Amino acid sequence: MTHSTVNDLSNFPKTIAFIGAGNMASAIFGGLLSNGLAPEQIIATTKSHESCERTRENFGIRATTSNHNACEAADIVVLCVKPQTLPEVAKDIAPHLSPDALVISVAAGIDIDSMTRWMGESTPIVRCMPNTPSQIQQGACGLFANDQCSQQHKDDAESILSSVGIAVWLDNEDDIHAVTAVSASGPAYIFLVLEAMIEAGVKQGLSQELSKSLAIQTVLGASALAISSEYDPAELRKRVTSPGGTTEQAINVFESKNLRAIFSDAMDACANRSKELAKAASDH
Ligand SMILES: NC(=O)C1=CN([C@@H]2O[C@H](COP(=O)(O)OP(=O)(O)OC[C@H]3O[C@@H](n4cnc5c(N)ncnc54)[C@H](O)[C@@H]3O)[C@@H](O)[C@H]2O)C=CC1
Ligand SMILES: O=C(O)[C@@H]1CCC=N1
Repeated sequence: MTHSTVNDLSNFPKTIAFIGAGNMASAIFGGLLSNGLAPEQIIATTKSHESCERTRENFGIRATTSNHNACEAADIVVLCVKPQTLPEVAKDIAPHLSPDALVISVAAGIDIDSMTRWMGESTPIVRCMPNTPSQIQQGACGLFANDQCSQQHKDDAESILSSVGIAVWLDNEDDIHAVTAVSASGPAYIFLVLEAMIEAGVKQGLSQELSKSLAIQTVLGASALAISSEYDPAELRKRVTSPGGTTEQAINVFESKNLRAIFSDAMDACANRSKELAKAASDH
């Protein structure tokens, strides 16, 4: 397993088309722009002229409703539509990909076998699983390349994804299901924890505003400490938890209500859904 982070894209010499300009696409191209990629090197496709206009206004990038034109102009095509829409979109764009174009897919569940069936056996494809903190260069992404990818294709995919966070190459494509459960869907779990902490703080008597800023800063601070510390999270937790003190009481409640089992069940359900999406795609 290797992972890397690269920051400066001001000399990245390729044009990138994003097919679909929703939450995940805009998180990635927002991050790329912040890292110096020129707006004219990004083309996003949307379904309506209104959303094209909005995308141009919000990001300054090129936008079109034509997936064909975007693919024809691009060295790299990033597929950012919903998994259920991907079969149709992939088959439709296949004849319009530039020779040697790299296709990167962010779609949950959809495996490389299905994508090569839709776009052709010789298509270089990197399947990846990013997350929305990419928007502020704090993403975490797993990557897997098919055998048609050259070293240059892999380097390009890594340049893009590592410019918006950490990018980790996976040895097995199937590990993407677990990556989805940990880091792609993970931000939603933390937002749920934040919602719960804020609500509980308000119940204790704090204003919504104060509870919110304390809770958010606490998650940020705990993450930053965990990432910079020589100690693992269990040890850091112990260092907050004084014997006979206050934290211990809270941790006892979490453990007795089986928080670990809840996370395990939730993440199993997430990974299982990713596998189901793969199965559904194999029918197309
Ligand atoms: N949102 C997230 O946190 C993550 C999402 N993903 C994957 O990213 C992909 C996109 O998800 P989101 O951005 O959340 O969804 P979204 O619904 O925000 O974006 C999808 C966009 O595709 C557009 N679209 C639909 N059909 C199209 C077509 N034929 N041509 C061009 N555009 C079309 C839609 O109008 C929409 O704007 C999914 O496959 C998902 O599995 C992966 C990791 C994390
Ligand atoms: O919920 C989803 O299906 C997408 C994929 C991972 C995060 N969001």
